[in-house]
Amino acid sequence: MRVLTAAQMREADRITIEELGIPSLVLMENAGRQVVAAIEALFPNLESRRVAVLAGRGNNGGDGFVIARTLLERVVEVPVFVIGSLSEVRGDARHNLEVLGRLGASVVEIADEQAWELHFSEISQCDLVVDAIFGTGLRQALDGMYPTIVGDLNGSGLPVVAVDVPSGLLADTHEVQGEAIRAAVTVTLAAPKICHILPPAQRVCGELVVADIGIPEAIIERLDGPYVEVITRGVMRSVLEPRDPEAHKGEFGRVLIVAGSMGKSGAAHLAAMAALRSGAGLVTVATPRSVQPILAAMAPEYMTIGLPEDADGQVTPDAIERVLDTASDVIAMGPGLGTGPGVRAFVHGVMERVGVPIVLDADALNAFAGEHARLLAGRDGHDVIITPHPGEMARLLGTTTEDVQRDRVAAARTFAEKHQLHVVLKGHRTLVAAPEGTIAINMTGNPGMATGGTGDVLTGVIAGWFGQLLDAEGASRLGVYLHGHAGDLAMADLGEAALTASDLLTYLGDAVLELSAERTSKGDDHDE
Ligand SMILES: NC(=O)C1=CN([C@@H]2O[C@H](COP(=O)(O)OP(=O)(O)OC[C@H]3O[C@@H](n4cnc5c(N)ncnc54)[C@H](O)[C@@H]3O)[C@@H](O)[C@H]2O)[C@@H](O)CC1
Ligand SMILES: [K+]
Repeated sequence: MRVLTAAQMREADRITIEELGIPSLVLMENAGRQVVAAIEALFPNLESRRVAVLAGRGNNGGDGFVIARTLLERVVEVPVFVIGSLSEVRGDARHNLEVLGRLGASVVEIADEQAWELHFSEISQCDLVVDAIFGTGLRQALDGMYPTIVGDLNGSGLPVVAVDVPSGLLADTHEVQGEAIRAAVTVTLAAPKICHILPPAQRVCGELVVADIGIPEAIIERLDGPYVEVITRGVMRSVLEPRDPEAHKGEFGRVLIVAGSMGKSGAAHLAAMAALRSGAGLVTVATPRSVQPILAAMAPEYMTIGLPEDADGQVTPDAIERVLDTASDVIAMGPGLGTGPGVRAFVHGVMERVGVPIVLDADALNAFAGEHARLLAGRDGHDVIITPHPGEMARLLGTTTEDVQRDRVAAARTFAEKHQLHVVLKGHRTLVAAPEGTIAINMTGNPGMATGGTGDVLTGVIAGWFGQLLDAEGASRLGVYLHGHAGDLAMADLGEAALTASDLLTYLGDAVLELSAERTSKGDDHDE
């Protein structure tokens, strides 16, 4: 499901209106009626309720006037307030304001703070408030009387249904600058925007409903510019289905895991088992010689290779040849490798000559921190996927974790485009950035997964699918989706605190079965 910017939304509106010929009034009518449909679904026995509609002076307000008219048809008391001066209402909004007038509806103008204070008590007697003050047209943080209005509404305890965007949020950013409506429900039009998907803004949107107002999906899919999309179950099902049964699954399933060091054998084990549980045909773990017998004892399913090591039990550059000579379709390198100087030289050496697609994680990424980052580049035919957590991303970018977290989309997209590789930026709502700048946002997973080893599992899951699909973007998105989904299934049984990385291995199968199952009941809201 595409996530649009305000500009892309306006462009989709424009194409629909000017090229396709659906009048903007029809879009506004659809918008208003879809919001009412959502209200009726979420707030029963509407007929006995009083619903206050607060309308701004732009088209968001226009939606509000349509909503008021539609609610009036359901014999609901609907006091309408224009927030701003009536004279400034223009165009489609003006048209719908005049229609309301002809129906005899009372519209009260609230042009300043005094008027607000005067009418707020009447509004607070209502059961529900429709926020149609600002939508995607908001250009900067609220000022003037608006912060007071938003603050009073947020403090009133009244449920608010936000039209398109909770007023005060800027559609294109996940940040909350100044006061913003805390909505019980946000009914956004045609497609979600960044503010609905990424925290902290996402947290004030309440339940998100994406309303179809008549803008064809094809128009949205065709908008230019690197796009952002939500990883949905529907899209993941298509990735999972064998496009051509003979062409993959098993033929390319040889995964080489280069991981582990003295005291960190578990990371290698978790990555290897995750690859096996993701359908990899053959998994080999290449690990320092003194760690090899320990790993060999941990599981019969994968093979092991002992690598030249230093006194600390970490790989050295002498191990490069051994890794490059081992047949594999995909390599996953990094979990538990350690951070000694020999490790960095080893990682650089492998990267310079590797001939197969590679997933880099953890210590393999730390080897490229700062000035070494320029060595990290994808080459045609040898896709590179990196799976940094915010701290590792910061080291690769030569910046701070706070900077990365302040604008995760920019951090992931910048590095992916500059180094022509795939970035899986982990964290709440993990992002998957492709070299051409597209961003996919994952909605599965939970805080219980912030526990040791879950990153090693993700590396193995991505490598396991990568070896079968040989499509870096598909494997990254599917891996992140299934990893989080397994975590959600595990949490449902075990709770957040008890959840361990090994539990993810146990639930990966269920996650795949659930994904490939035909859904009978309505799925989660990111279903399609
Ligand atoms: N264009 C279309 O065909 C459709 C638009 N729709 C609605 O139109 C909305 C966008 O409408 P508009 O672009 O008119 O803008 P809004 O209605 O979101 O904002 C109203 C006006 O507030 C002013 N404004 C911006 N920032 C401000 C600030 N910080 N303080 C005070 N005033 C500020 C701007 O002049 C803006 O025009 C969407 O969110 C959606 O609700 C829907 O009806 C669907 C169809
Ligand atoms: K709004």
